[in-house]
Amino acid sequence: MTRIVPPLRLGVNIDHVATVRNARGGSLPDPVRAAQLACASGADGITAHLREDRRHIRDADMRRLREVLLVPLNFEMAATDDMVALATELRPHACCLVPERREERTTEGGLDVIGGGIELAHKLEKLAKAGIRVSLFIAPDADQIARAADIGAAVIELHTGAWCDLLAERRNDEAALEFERLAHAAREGARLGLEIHAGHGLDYSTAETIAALPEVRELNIGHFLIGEAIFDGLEGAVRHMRVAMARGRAAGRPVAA
Ligand SMILES: CC(=O)[C@@H](O)[C@H](O)COP(=O)(O)O
Ligand SMILES: NCC(=O)COP(=O)(O)O
Repeated sequence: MTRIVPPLRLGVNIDHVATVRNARGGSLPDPVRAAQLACASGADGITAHLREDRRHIRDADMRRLREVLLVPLNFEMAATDDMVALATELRPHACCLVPERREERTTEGGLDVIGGGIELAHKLEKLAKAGIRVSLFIAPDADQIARAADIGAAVIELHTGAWCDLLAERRNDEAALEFERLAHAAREGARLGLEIHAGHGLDYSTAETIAALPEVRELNIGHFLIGEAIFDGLEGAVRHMRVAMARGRAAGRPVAA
């Protein structure tokens, strides 16, 4: 039987280029220029999160990204009527529905797909009918994964934040258990026909580790990469991340072709 190591895509999230830009209220550094450089350096796609409070990425950024990018744009957003309307107008390659609370510093927890009920299913259907690939940003929870498949999501993006935080706090036993949850969730989601992505809080080391899971087909990475770009340049940081991902992929188990 032929066994292959499936490709693993890198989506670079450019939110925090916009964070630096907004710090002075001007137009520099330009998130769109960063997106183009990230792509020229090895990113397979660009992720941008238009938050309701526009703390970083703004509507004009998303419109320019949609206009100029030659790689897939993954439009991250809350599942609100306004965001669905904007997304169906812009028609990005993909939308990732994420939970949002205004007072949060960053995304906390995964989308409550079960609690979203029929309203969430209708919003997902609207986006899909506009030709947008819909991803749901969820915790590695079997019931949430099953519901995501039930309502027709094409993709789930597994929230790696809890795992990364546990590692950072050197709570290694708990981190190992959380990684097993992620690995099981990836297998279960793939079994249900979902494409599996992962993201939040990933760095070179954790990206290498999760790259070994063959069911995971895309990593979305932002904050760490933009931070590293301060020291190594964006091109260097993206290339370093690609090497880490390739090393992890090679260490993983191949799958039947
Ligand atoms: C959903 C997720 O984990 C990130 O893609 C998201 O963009 C985090 O929000 P901030 O970028 O505002 O930290
Ligand atoms: N969905 C995760 C993402 O786009 C980037 O998250 P982070 O690397 O900025 O934590």
